[in-house]
Amino acid sequence: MSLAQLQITSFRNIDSAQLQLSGGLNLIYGLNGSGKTSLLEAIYFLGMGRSFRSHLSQRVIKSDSDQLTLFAQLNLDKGQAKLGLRRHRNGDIEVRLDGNKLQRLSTLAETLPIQVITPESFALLFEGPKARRQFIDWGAFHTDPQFYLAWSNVRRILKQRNQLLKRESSYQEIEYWDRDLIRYTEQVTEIRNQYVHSLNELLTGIIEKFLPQVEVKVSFTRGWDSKTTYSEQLQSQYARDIASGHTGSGAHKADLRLRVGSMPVQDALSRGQLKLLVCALRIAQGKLLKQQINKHSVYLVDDLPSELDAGHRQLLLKQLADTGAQLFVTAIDPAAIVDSLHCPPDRMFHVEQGNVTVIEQPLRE
Ligand SMILES: Nc1ncnc2c1ncn2[C@@H]1O[C@H](COP(=O)(O)OP(=O)(O)OP(=O)(O)O)[C@@H](O)[C@H]1O
Repeated sequence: MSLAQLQITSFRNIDSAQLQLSGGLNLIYGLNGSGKTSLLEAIYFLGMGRSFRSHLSQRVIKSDSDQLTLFAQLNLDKGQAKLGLRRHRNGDIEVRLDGNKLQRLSTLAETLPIQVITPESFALLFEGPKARRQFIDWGAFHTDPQFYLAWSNVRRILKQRNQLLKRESSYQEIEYWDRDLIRYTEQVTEIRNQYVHSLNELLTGIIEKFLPQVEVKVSFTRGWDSKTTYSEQLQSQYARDIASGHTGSGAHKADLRLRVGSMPVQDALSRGQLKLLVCALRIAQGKLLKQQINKHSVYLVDDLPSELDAGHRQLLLKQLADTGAQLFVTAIDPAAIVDSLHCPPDRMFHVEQGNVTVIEQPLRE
């Protein structure tokens, strides 16, 4: 899967841009505030229907415009496709794949699997479990067609259950909902567990390359006591759930634990090392997707040089290139990337005040 052509209209500071893209490495460079991240964000928005840096989608619409439009010509495994998205300031969103209106944004995500690596990405390891659950669920969603429905059901039933808890309903009333909750929770947990297991096999090899002196252990915690069935857990925590007004354990509390020895990675590794670890996680996901369903991800890598020395930059670029995926990499100084490559980038774009131009002659002798 790759984008062959991209058209951007009224997105952040980009008024209008039309780009012919390479299926390999696309290097995007320009000064601070020129619009490099906005370009990556536009690709992400097209693939996910939302931004990776703001949860307020209207913020990405160019300030003097009422709507944004994104369009891409895609190279899919089964042939070419046209993907278009229009988002109005009033919240309306319209997405078309080959002219057909898409009813669900999940279909969009399915079409365009995207991995994002930004200077903030290592927050994945610092923030609460939500980001790490989303990380697992990215893979579970793309590799198992049952996952989306099962997880949607868990969330729907939890909402209903929590309302009953707030009304201090009897255990008998709640138990009625618990039957389905247990069934879907077990399904979600099994898929997640399987996914983390498969990911771990690939991840070990990649981490060894990035952090050869460090042994990182990655494990999945399902969200309730490891020695108890979910049914027993729900029964035993009923009084606590009533007191708090919400369900205290379950698939919504699952997490990915990353440790060096007995220490959480965030206490054991430097910022640069944490960044490399997050890159290893993302690269492993992309590789696994290719292995499991023969689909390439698109990698959006913002400000790659920051906090990485030349050797690690080179290693990261090589690992990214080895995935065979389409890459979009931004940098302020293109030489920082070009010097780390064995051959010139496949395509280079210069961004200046929202104007994107292709550089015909890559900066290499
Ligand atoms: N909705 C909007 N309408 C118009 N301009 C916007 C909007 N949102 C952000 N901008 C502007 O777009 C510009 C581009 O920002 P962007 O983050 O893409 O730059 P960048 O090249 O990635 O910079 P840096 O190297 O500093 O990360 C900024 O100057 C910002 O003020």
